Amino acid sequence: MRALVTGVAGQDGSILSEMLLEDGHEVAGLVRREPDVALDGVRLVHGDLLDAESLRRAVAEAEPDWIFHLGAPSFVPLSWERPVETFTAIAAATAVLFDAAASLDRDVRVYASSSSEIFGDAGESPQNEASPCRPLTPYGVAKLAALQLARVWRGRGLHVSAGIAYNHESERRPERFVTRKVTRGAAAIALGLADELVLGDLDAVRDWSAARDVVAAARLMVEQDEPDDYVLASGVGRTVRELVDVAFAAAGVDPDEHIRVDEALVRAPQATLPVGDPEKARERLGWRPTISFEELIGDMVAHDLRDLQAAREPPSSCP
Ligand SMILES: C[C@H]1O[C@H](OP(=O)(O)OP(=O)(O)OC[C@H]2O[C@@H](n3cnc4c(=O)[nH]c(N)nc43)[C@H](O)[C@@H]2O)[C@@H](O)[C@@H](O)C1=O
Repeated sequence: MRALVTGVAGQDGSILSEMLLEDGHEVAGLVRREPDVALDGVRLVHGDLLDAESLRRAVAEAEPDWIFHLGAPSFVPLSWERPVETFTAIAAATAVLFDAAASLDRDVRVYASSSSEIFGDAGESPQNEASPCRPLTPYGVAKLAALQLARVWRGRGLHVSAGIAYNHESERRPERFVTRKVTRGAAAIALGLADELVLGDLDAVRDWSAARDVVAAARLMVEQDEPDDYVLASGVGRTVRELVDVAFAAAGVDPDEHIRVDEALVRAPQATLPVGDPEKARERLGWRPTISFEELIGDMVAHDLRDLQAAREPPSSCP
């Protein structure tokens, strides 16, 4: 199969591309500019989520059998600073891609990445595909608009599935997200490179999974006869404090001496706990997360320890 992956330089896109290439598929990756990560084997096509014509051209050029639409702004607080850009890059770009996919002279199957932020104050926890959607951020509203677009295009015959993904992580997560901030911080403290880690709300709850597991579900969706929406989650809510405990234990450091809370980083509290019910994905896709929370965070800490250690070692001198 020939796949077009948007967001190919990001965490999910790069992981998915590797999986597809390993299975012998061809991958075209949408990039805005030359990527600063290695994307071996990926054919780059240029396009910008904020530029509809460039997206149409990229789809025509890639001639895909599958489109995995993973590209989007993803740091939720930034959507308050850039609401229009966020909405355009998420909702409008999704409409352009669906329209371009439906206009191709070939059968194309599409996966669109949605988010648990669509639920916001849903009023029930855990959430499933039928839970009320009351998003609380511009990002969540844009993701809900994109999901609704998937549903209406599906109604008109496009094979488009959506993953309503809860937080999913890996060593490729940028450090502005809490998991990577914590694993990097714990590793830096363990190596004596830092003394404190400044965080926001330690009682905030999230449902964390491994990005590799979540991305694997996207593959399963395009292979189904019928397209649909699926919650992708572990089903377990954990606090940021639990995340800190697991990461610092993996690094061999006592967190109590090193964590400081900065009120400026604390977000508005959420009445509904963002925890997902992945039953439908389990039942219909046979989807099973394979990486536990402890394993995920342990691997991220180990990666950060290696990375920071390598960065501080003096370069070997040439003879
Ligand atoms: C499903 C959803 O998942 C992600 O969005 P997010 O949940 O906002 O991710 P995050 O890692 O920024 O925050 C997680 C929690 O951790 C709390 N927290 C405490 N202290 C810090 C802190 O110091 N930094 C950050 N970033 N968060 C902190 C923070 O208040 C929040 O409760 C994106 O992939 C998004 O694209 C997406 O769709």
